[in-house]
Amino acid sequence: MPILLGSIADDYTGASDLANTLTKNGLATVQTIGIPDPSLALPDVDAVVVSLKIRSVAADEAVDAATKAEEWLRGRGAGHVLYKICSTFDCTDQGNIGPVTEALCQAAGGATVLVTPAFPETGRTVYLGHLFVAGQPLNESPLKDHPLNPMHDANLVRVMARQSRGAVGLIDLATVTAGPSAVKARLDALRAAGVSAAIADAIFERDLETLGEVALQTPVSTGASGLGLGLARALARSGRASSAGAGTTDAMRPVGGLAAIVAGSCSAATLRQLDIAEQSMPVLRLDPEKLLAGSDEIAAAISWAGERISTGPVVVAASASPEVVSRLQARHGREASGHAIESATATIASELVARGVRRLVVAGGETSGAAVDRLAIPAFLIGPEIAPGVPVLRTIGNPQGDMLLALKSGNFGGDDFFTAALAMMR
Ligand SMILES: Nc1ncnc2c1ncn2[C@@H]1O[C@H](COP(=O)(O)OP(=O)(O)OP(=O)(O)O)[C@@H](O)[C@H]1O
Ligand SMILES: O=C(O)[C@@H](O)C(=O)CO
Repeated sequence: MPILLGSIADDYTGASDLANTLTKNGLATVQTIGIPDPSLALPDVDAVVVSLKIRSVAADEAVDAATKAEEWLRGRGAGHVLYKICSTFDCTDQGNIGPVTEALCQAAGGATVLVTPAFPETGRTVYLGHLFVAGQPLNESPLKDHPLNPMHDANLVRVMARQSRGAVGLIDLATVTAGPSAVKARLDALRAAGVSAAIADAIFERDLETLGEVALQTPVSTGASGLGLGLARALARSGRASSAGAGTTDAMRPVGGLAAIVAGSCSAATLRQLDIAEQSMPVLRLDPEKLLAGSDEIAAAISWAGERISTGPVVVAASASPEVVSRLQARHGREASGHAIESATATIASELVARGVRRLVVAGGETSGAAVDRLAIPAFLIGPEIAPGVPVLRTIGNPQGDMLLALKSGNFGGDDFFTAALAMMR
């Protein structure tokens, strides 16, 4: 069956967030890790989300991977491809939102690309091109302290222009409120003026429904789960979607086995969730300096977890406050420390799976990417939602056998997320 909607996600947690939104809004969806091997049996679905790990790599590498994924999705019938970015517009002045958006648009024959990270359900809104995170301008939100891509400008037209070759325009709220025809007319006018991408305002889900309907008439869009909601609802309204939420029942079958949580996210939400988890389960706080010094800290963590895990879930966390992260980065460099810690947490996750863990929660996009890659999991069915943006995932074709995972975006989930997740993963 040809797919209706294709998506390329720039990280794995973002991919599961989008897959959750598409499922909830009527599209049977599967999440793949990269372009799947032709031998992998995937269920018949309306939408495929190809997860890539390209948010923080060099722009040319990101463009190359995304272009190949676009080609694969078009080959499976996708009429529209959504480039799934973070709802907090995580990027640097070098990319990768601008370069990838322009490359995907070019591959699809042009047209001005509609871009919006709005995701009202998690407090991300865009007004006059400015992104607000839970009511705070992006540059005043906790994203100003992100370990890999600190965000210092809330004006997305400016942020996107700094990393794009073409001009970047705005579709303001007044136009969005006027409905799909007004948005389409504005997009056409921007195209005639040679503008390659347009940041669209959106405050409420109804704005995203308008934007989704218009985006569907174009080959490519760029956005977060909010735009996914708009696209999914437009497809469902058109009567073309097969069946709402297919896969969820299968995804809920219990897997048993041991349970663990591995955290590498340093977001304010994850730090709060770790403090709360400490009240009900053993939590090991890794020493980042020791992690960078060699493998002893990893071995000690595995042995600590091994002694406790048969009696209940354990948490292993590299996560630290912005001050601790800054000190480490000042000594070892931002990328080097990030990568070394991702590699360490991936090793810990895979060693825990080797010791019988079958229910695994990972906090942080880059951290999840490294762990899922290390486990060589090829794809996921989408299960029930734990918190907005975070579903239970069930592995497809996993060399370790069936597992349930939750890949938590750094800023998502309530304070009790970890216990809530494990309660739903049986
Ligand atoms: N103590 C620490 N000091 C410095 N860097 C750290 C530390 N702990 C984790 N890191 C690194 O910080 C980065 C966190 O990024 P990650 O994407 O995993 O989380 P996040 O940004 O909160 O999540 P998301 O991308 O889903 O919003 C990773 O590269 C991780 O290795
Ligand atoms: O859009 C979001 O905020 C998340 O899905 C994400 O991409 C965080 O990594």
